[in-house]
Amino acid sequence: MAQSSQAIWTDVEHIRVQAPLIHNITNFVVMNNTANALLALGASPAMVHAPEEVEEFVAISSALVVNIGTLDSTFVAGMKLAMQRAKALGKPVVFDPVGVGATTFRNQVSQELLTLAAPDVIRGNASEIMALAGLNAQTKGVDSLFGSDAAIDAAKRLSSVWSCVVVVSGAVDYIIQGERVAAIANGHPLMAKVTGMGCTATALTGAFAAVNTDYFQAATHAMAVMGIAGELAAEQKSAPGSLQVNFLDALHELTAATITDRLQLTQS
Ligand SMILES: Nc1ncnc2c1ncn2[C@@H]1O[C@H](COP(=O)(O)OP(=O)(O)O)[C@@H](O)[C@H]1O
Ligand SMILES: Cc1ncsc1CCOP(=O)(O)O
Ligand SMILES: [Mg+2]
Repeated sequence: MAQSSQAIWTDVEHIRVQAPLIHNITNFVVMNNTANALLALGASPAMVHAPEEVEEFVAISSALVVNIGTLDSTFVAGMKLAMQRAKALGKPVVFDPVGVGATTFRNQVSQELLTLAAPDVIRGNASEIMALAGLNAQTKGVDSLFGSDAAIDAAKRLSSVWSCVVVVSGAVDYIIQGERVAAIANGHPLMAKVTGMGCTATALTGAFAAVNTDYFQAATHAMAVMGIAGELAAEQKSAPGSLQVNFLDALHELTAATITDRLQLTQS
């Protein structure tokens, strides 16, 4: 078994054995999808966003996932408290800037959150990563108008400014930390036809970060597992409704052999 496949499998086994509690402050669209994906992978999800309880909840969790998809001022208050507490406790924080670039509110809140408590990993599509890096990039709401290649320079800049890992998803997923770059060519175009697949990638990154403190590796492994499970699901039936369900089954049934057979990872 190649070293990288083995390392991915080791993380999957750790998630399955430890079932880390993943605290998600996420959007109403994907709460169910991402909770089920975390469960299918082997983690233990909770969706908790009330400002009154997030600090207490972070303290008992193994990672925090923050997603701005359906933002409002109450969510923002909860995100700020949770991110600050997670940083103070040394817990990994993963951030998904859904739809940043589309509105002034999303842009301002994203910058405030990054400044207050820089996350360990940022995962977005190309439009989001370019917008977050300060480029005047066009977005189509929560969907990207660019291929992931277009955002590599922006991801490098973001990684350097916030000292974090940056993931740009798309047909090829790029994982960037300073000069470290990994590219994953797994996945299937149908994944972009199911809402919440990007948010799911972000949530799974939280589970991998809970068991692997090298967050570049954790993000790379999460994106590899996303892509491989997406391929397996699309091969069962190439239709979006079925893909949603078959994706969960593929995560649950994932084996070391499947990862070795399918992994398309290049690192530089
Ligand atoms: N054309 C594609 N080919 C292969 N995989 C894809 C493709 N588009 C998206 N994906 C996969 O779907 C998931 C969500 O990515 P993306 O659609 O970029 O995020 P978002 O939903 O945030 O816009 C990622 O795992 C990514 O690799
Ligand atoms: C459709 C939509 N609207 C607000 S959040 C959201 C979900 C976006 O999820 P993803 O970026 O993973 O497709
Ligand atoms: Mg998204």
